[in-house]
Amino acid sequence: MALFHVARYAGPEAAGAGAEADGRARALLERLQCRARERQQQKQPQQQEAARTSGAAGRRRRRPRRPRRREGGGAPGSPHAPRGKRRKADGEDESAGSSEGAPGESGADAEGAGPPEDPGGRPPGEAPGTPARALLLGGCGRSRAPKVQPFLPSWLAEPSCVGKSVTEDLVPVEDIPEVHPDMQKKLRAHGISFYFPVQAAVIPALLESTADGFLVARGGYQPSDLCVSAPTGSGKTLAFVIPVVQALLHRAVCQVRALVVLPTKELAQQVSKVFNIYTDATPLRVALITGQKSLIKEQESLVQKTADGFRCLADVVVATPGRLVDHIDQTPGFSLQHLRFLVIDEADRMIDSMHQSWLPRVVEAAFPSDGAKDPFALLQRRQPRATTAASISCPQMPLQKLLFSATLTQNPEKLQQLGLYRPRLFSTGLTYRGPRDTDEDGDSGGKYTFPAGLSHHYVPCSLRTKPLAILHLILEKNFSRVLCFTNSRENSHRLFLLVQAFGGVTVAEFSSRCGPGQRKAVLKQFEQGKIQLLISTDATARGIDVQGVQLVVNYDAPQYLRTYVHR
Ligand SMILES: Nc1ncnc2c1ncn2[C@@H]1O[C@H](COP(=O)(O)OP(=O)(O)OP(=O)(O)O)[C@@H](O)[C@H]1O
Repeated sequence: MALFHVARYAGPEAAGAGAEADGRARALLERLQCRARERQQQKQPQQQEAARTSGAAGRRRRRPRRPRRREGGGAPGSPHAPRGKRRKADGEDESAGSSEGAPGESGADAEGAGPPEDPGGRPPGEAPGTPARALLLGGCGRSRAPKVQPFLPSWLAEPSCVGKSVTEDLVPVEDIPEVHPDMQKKLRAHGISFYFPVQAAVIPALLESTADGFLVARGGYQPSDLCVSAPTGSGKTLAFVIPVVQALLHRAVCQVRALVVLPTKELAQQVSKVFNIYTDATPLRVALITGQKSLIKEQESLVQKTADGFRCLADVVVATPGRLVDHIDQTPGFSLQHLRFLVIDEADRMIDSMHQSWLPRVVEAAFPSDGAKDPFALLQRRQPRATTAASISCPQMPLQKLLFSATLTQNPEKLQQLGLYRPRLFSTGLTYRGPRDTDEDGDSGGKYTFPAGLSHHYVPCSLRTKPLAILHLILEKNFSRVLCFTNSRENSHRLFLLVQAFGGVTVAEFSSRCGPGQRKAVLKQFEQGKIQLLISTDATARGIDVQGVQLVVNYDAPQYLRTYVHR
């Protein structure tokens, strides 16, 4: 029988409880030592003979042999055991553990030749009750665990690939007949005659799921949720604005049918602007709820109190997560029970903010609990489940989730939090290539793509000359619109003061030091070309679309590859 000693929780109780086992172990030890001494005596004459005949090698052998095990009280394989010997010691223990019939065979030499031991046969420093030769169980080994290769679900591993270039493979607007002629006209009126590749792939896919109207999905089936991973500037916003507006164009009653959630006020404002352009001259209304206005003002844009209850005033709501939850909690009559599209833009960052529990709140508000259901309602609302004949017998109003990001995580655990239904991924990036360039999510390089035409340069310089390098780029190289990123608002402010003191450059800072109004004004001036150098924290790194930026400077290197891509 093998002796086991689990190296965990070895406390006084263990010693007390193992009194009986201790007795047996001691008897065994004594037997072992006895045999070891006999063997030692047998070997001694042979060793003396060998020592006489060999030279330097013999000298080494004559040195007192170091105890092979438990120096300084460390058990073999334990962190206290000598480093180079640990693996060997483990191996010895394993063999001892498995050779029940000959306990003394493998370890007797060492026992006999070791330093003086106490009368109980224990090596010095070893706790009473610890069996002498025991197989150690529990995380003592230092061997590196083999790296587990990620196994991605097929929808993540095999995305529909789309081009990332905004100059090649463009599709003429008229080539996608699913888009309503009025929408096409509007697109042209805004200078868009060609769809970018991402739009050409995503718009028809989304419109297909609303081909039978937005209230009931095709054939009564729940439509797939869509995920889009494409570089910044690839036209993701229009990829969801056009199909959502077109799907809702002929709605009869105003209800919140589309909800777009974004991580920052600036992004939300930008997206609501695009919705306003494409809902202009339609009955559809767009509300922006980001906390820039007072809660009451925002409530007035969402619902109106009438004699028999409340009237909804918005078809499309563009929101930041915190403020959205405020309205779910505090705005009477604000209902998401008719929600058809939930758009999660900058999805990876929104997933990071899941701890705010905004998504469960939205889902809860969108799917009334069983008690609140009206059994006579024409359309039912139920969270998607397995599709059966019974499940599609009653028409369901689906809630379709649409995720957009420049750096969509490939971490299935994170994506699972979104509760996606049969998701479909459109991606401009490569599929998983191997464990390189791991970032904070465990995401790997190779899947992020940069906008076509972007070139990267590296300027080696000391910390002291960094500000001069920036000034050189503007004053000597004549870059007129430069976006410069730092890693903290303090760094932004310091650089801002320095450049301002130097003079000759119109400079502004953009960080949480500035209020929302100031930030808005600064962005506007930068867009208009009134500011040459905008020094910013990562507040502008995501999705802020400023035309005509000539140069993006990573003044402080970003911590993660993902941040670099967004900048
Ligand atoms: N088909 C098109 N033709 C011409 N310009 C377009 C087209 N689609 C979008 N644009 C313009 O390209 C710019 C970038 O588009 P958009 O903001 O939608 O990119 P994005 O992929 O959402 O980027 P981000 O991830 O930074 O939000 C915008 O100014 C938009 O007006």
